[in-house]
Amino acid sequence: MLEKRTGLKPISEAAIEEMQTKLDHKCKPIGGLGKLEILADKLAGIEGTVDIQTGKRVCLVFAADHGVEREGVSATPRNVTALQAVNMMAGNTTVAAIAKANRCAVQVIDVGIDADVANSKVLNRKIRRGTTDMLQGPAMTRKEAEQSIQIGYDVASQAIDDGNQVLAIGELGIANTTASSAIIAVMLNEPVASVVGRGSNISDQRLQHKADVIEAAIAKWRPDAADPIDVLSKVGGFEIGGKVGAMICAAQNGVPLIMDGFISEAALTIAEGLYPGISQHLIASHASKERGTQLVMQRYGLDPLLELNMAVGEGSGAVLVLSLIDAVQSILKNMNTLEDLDVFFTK
Ligand SMILES: O=C(O)c1ccc[n+]([C@@H]2O[C@H](COP(=O)([O-])O)[C@@H](O)[C@H]2O)c1
Ligand SMILES: Cc1cc2nc[nH]c2cc1C
Repeated sequence: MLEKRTGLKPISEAAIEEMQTKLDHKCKPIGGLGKLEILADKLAGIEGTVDIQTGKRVCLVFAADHGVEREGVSATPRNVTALQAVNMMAGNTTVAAIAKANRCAVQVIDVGIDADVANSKVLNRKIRRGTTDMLQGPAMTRKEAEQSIQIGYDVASQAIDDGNQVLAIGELGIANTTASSAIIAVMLNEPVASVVGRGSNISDQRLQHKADVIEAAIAKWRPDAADPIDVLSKVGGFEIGGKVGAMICAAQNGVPLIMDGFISEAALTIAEGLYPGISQHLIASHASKERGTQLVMQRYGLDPLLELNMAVGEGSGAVLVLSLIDAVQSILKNMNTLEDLDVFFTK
């Protein structure tokens, strides 16, 4: 998949135009639905039709552990990744709860949890039990980085073959905001201090330590922003690679993919490096509370639909946007037109 670099399905400008015309005729002020109209246009452009199909959806949650957790960069113990993976498939986590409210299936994929997850509902695609601590060595080999992307691609491909019309992506991985900050700092060529945040809620002191660890890892391994796989392998994570692969697959197949928070943003910088312009094929769900979010959104011209100050991850923000997609579908189906009411604007 990475060798061939087959193209992305072109965005249909004709479908976008047709969708906007449809919306402009609805019995409401022109542009009155704001970002919902932009969402409708984007869905039409990605799917290549105004007859958008969004009924069957799944949230793919890539889960893996991080060696850098051992540097004390997170407030959360490492075993939470494995505990939450099982808890999620039992339907008890944030993403599971919100997915249920939005008729969305959830699938956890173990790409590198540091435990034997003996649970048949968790898909086992383990590369190994957690990455290497990025202060001690590159997080993973180049081959493992490519493998992580291929796994994400294959899982998304299967989800599409299973009839899913919208993909949401999430993740579990204690310390993955450290890996994500490192990736974003390198790929956007921004200072670490401008992207690093509190993750699962760390103190000021630990925040400084987290920034120092990232700075040291970047100085040591010198990840090359011109080579996104190099960046993923030196300071990334297996679940971040999984997300990259899912993004590429969705964009090649004209299937809308809803990004989640900060970890999706890190994956996006890698995906953009591999496939410039892929952002046009992806839906930014919410602005994560993590500091680097605005920088990523601005760089790729994305405008998140929601601003809820969330910092859970798991895909929670992504599945929330399904309720907006359902609203769009109801608008298209149920609203009548200005012409039906004999209303003509003079401006
Ligand atoms: O998605 C986000 O924006 C986000 C922001 C902060 C934390 N998280 C979640 O919290 C974990 C990472 O936090 P940390 O502090 O361990 O790096 C990981 O499991 C993420 O899913 C996620
Ligand atoms: C409880 C908990 C749940 C999570 N889900 C994703 N990251 C998480 C971090 C914590 C701490």
